[in-house]
Amino acid sequence: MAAVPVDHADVIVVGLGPGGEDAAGRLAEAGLDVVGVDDRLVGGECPYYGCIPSKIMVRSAGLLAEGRRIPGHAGTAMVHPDWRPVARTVRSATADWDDKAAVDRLTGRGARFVRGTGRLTGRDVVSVTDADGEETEIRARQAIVLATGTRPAVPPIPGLARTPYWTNRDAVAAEVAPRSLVVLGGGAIGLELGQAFARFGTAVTVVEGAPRLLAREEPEAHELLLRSLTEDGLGVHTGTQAESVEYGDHGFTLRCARGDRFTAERLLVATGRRVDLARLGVGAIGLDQDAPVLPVDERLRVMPPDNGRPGIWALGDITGKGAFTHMSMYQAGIVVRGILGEGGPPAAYHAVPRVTFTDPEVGAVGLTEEQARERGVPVATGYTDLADSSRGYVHQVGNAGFVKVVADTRSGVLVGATAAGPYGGEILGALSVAVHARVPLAVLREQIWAYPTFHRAIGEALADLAA
Ligand SMILES: Cc1cc2nc3c(=O)[nH]c(=O)nc-3n(C[C@H](O)[C@H](O)[C@H](O)COP(=O)(O)OP(=O)(O)OC[C@H]3O[C@@H](n4cnc5c(N)ncnc54)[C@H](O)[C@@H]3O)c2cc1C
Ligand SMILES: NC(=O)c1ccc[n+]([C@@H]2O[C@H](COP(=O)([O-])OP(=O)(O)OC[C@H]3O[C@@H](n4cnc5c(N)ncnc54)[C@H](O)[C@@H]3O)[C@@H](O)[C@H]2O)c1
Repeated sequence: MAAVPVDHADVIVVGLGPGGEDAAGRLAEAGLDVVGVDDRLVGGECPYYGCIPSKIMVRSAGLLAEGRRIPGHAGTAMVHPDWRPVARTVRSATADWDDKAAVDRLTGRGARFVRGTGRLTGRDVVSVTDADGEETEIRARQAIVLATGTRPAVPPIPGLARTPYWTNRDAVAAEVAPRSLVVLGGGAIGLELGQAFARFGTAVTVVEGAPRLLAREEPEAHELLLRSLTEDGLGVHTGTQAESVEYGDHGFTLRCARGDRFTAERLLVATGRRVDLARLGVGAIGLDQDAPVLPVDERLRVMPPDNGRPGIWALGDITGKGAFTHMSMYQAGIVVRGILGEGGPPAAYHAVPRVTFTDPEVGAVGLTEEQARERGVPVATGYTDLADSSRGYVHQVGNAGFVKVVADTRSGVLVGATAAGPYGGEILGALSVAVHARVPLAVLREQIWAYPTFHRAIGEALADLAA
């Protein structure tokens, strides 16, 4: 048997999603010999199957929705949806799911790239298997960074595995909008993609097992989205458990508890994500390969450097601190500083922002009211409807939304906030600063909020807090 070729590097980065690619590039620019390993596309889920294609779809769908809002406000408009330009833009943005430009970007920063599946086989060794089954062993002198992200989690619903169901990876590559679509899961993926397809004429039904849409966000966000999505023509069923799936000549049939039955041409499974630690071989370093996330310390270390043995770091979705591109990039910065021995502050997660790009957008930061109460925070909340603001009044159609702030009355700062509505994700910026920098409520209340903006509603929510 031929010996397995052995390579060496200062740093091995396994998984080149947004954070892994950034970490590899920055470490290479700092002069280290870095090998980046990815079995699919350099750039990861976000540019090819996630953020970028989905937001292209959301933007196009938003144009249609605005066009449909013209009657009664600005004249007449005939809106004829056409999916072809959407598919074209997605294909162009992903370069037809080709990562040549990304590989060039990475190697241009000085890193080496190996395409293949990386698996830890020891404390300082990554074994890489390429598409032909050829194996190479890479030994790390200084560090290993694990950044292998997540893949769609598919629930064990009887019949489902045998069907040609879609995940986000199929949905963003759609060449035509299906006639009908059942979306399993009312989280960010299901709602963004479901609403986008509905605006292109697809009959969309959302089936969510939990009692609320966006179950981890404020209940007011669920109420708002339920109204808005229903107005858009989506059927929304919360608290509904799927019991079986069938597929045949007439498409998919989803049978649920209580006798509900939904049929559609396509079925999108958007029920969360899972890590694959067994495939990454974490058992070889004594870790639980069935764990839901890879445990890290506040400097993103899985194992610190020890007695000349390299340290192992992790970043991104795999760490379970928030499955967002901005989280992966934030953590990459801490990992790079750690490997370069530059110190700096440890990771802090008290002000994690997230935006669901539905219409209305739901932007949130920090804790919800319920999460704050569960942690024993003495809570006060302030709330205001955007429709009641001057900007809401002039905006008229499509003005639904709210700002909700969650304050810690003991320390006198905001610990969480939600900005939902038109540009909810942009309004969130000011609230993110307030929660991140723990700006005293007394200072926030002195702030002048420009008139008539949507973000001026933050002042109203703060006033309600005091009431
Ligand atoms: C439809 C959708 C929309 C989204 N929209 C947004 C959004 O608007 N904003 C936002 O912030 N986030 C969004 N996200 C989430 C975002 O895409 C992820 O949080 C982000 O991509 C995670 O980055 P990561 O660095 O953890 O790794 P990933 O992007 O998951 O990349 C991991 C890489 O590792 C590779 N890999 C895995 N295992 C191995 C292995 N053993 N060996 C070698 N390579 C391996 C994979 O092929 C992949 O290229 C969205 C996700 C989806 C699915
Ligand atoms: N705009 C953004 O930032 C954005 C957009 C899309 C995705 N993401 C990231 O990707 C992650 C994954 O998105 P997602 O929407 O798949 O996951 P999610 O966890 O946000 O939502 C999944 C939903 O599916 C439901 N569910 C699970 N099993 C079910 C079942 N058997 N039947 C019915 N419902 C079921 C859950 O209750 C949950 O509400 C998100 O949590 C987020 O971190 C971010």
